[in-house]
Amino acid sequence: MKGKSTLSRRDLLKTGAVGGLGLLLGAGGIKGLGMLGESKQTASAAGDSDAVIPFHGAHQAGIVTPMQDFVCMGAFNLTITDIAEVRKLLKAWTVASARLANGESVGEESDNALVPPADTGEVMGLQAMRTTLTFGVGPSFFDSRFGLADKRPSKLVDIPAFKGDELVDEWSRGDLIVQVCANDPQVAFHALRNLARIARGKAVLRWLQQGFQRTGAADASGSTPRNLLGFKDGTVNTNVEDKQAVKDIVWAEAGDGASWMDGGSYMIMRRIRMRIEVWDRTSLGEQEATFGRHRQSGAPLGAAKEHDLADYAKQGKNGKPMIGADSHMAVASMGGKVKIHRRGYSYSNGIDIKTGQLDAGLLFICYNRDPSSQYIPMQAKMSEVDRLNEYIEHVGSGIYAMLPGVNKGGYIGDTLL
Ligand SMILES: C=CC1=C(C)c2cc3[nH]c(cc4nc(cc5[nH]c(cc1n2)c(C)c5CCC(=O)O)C(CCC(=O)O)=C4C)c(C)c3C=C
Ligand SMILES: [Fe+2]
Repeated sequence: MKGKSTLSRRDLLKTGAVGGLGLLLGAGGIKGLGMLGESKQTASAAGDSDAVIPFHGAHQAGIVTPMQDFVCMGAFNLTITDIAEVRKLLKAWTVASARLANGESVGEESDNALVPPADTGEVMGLQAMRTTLTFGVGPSFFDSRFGLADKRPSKLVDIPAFKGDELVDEWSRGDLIVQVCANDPQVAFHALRNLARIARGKAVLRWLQQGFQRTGAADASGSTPRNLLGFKDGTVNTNVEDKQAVKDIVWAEAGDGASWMDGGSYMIMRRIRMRIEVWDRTSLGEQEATFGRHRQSGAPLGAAKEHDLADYAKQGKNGKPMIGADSHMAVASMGGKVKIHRRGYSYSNGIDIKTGQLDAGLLFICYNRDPSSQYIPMQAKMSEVDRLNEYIEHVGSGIYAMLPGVNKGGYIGDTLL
């Protein structure tokens, strides 16, 4: 009711949720609260894992932002055709997203017992946890429904079918995409759930996928995470501090064809199931030959340290190159000429009831400025020659134009509609 219960999640922390302790600690003591029940290692590993990442800016957060521990990604199908209604939805999502990134509930609390609460409530008392919400539109957004066909960027191409694809519709495509990342799985899920709730009557979830990596709490050093095949994954990736590299690899520019995409990027999602049981019966030698890297250190075969450069000419005792030309690393490196920005997470989704095998793998996510000259040729080559193909299966796929950043006072997609 009026004048009452307008506590944000942050306010709750400062007052009700921690009682008198909140008063003693004041705002400056909030971060320290987490340490009360944690070991020293946990607290230091978490670092600023609860921090706020600004929602507004020239680019959307969640693209070159250092990766959080969890992702919750949802694709939506629009059920309306009136563009004004789509705009209203995006405006409502903008207001909610700015609050969620800030660690607040999606709407003010009320004690009106006659209506459902504005927010679903599962994050009451929780912190922002570096939440980012990143929005995009798929090729179907430009079909005949909204009159936007002539605005479809030429870079937003349909992904061709690749050799070995086993794609299913329920893990693919979508009119709108929302990637939520956070250092807490409940915080990430809450954000997507509330966006879906706000969209009721306008858009429905087409698919939802959750992903994870080891948390900052489990690895105080912040070393490269390992994928579910046990290998360090993410060693060679864009240095996000390198502005020129990020410009070349990630951000679309006005001159690229669609001026409304200036500062946006193109995202490709592939749900890649791993044949984990087969992999687990595979020798260490074959595993390392598959990636072209040592399992323990992550170093290229024939080298000692993870970040040592790969020497593709170096021969083993048998006179053959130590890093095979069909190894995943050799294939994906594309001779150093083609680059993408990877931001993938592991997923685990129970078992396949038909076989009893684990349904787990990699939620591959990458960003690039021009999929036709970056992701697509890379995937095409991999689908033909990558030794890893024996152990994986692509089951889901989507390409999306990830919108430019939102300025204060603006709304998601305001350069397009
Ligand atoms: C089309 C792009 C890629 C897909 C799909 C892909 C799937 C995939 N990758 C791994 C594990 C590793 N990938 C590694 C390196 C690597 N992978 C890609 C691209 C795709 N991977 C690139 C561009 C690179 C970097 C290549 C280079 O320049 O050296 C590695 C090695 C460590 C690292 O650099 O990250 C691993 C391990 C899996 C398991 C997988 C599908 C399930
Ligand atoms: Fe890879």
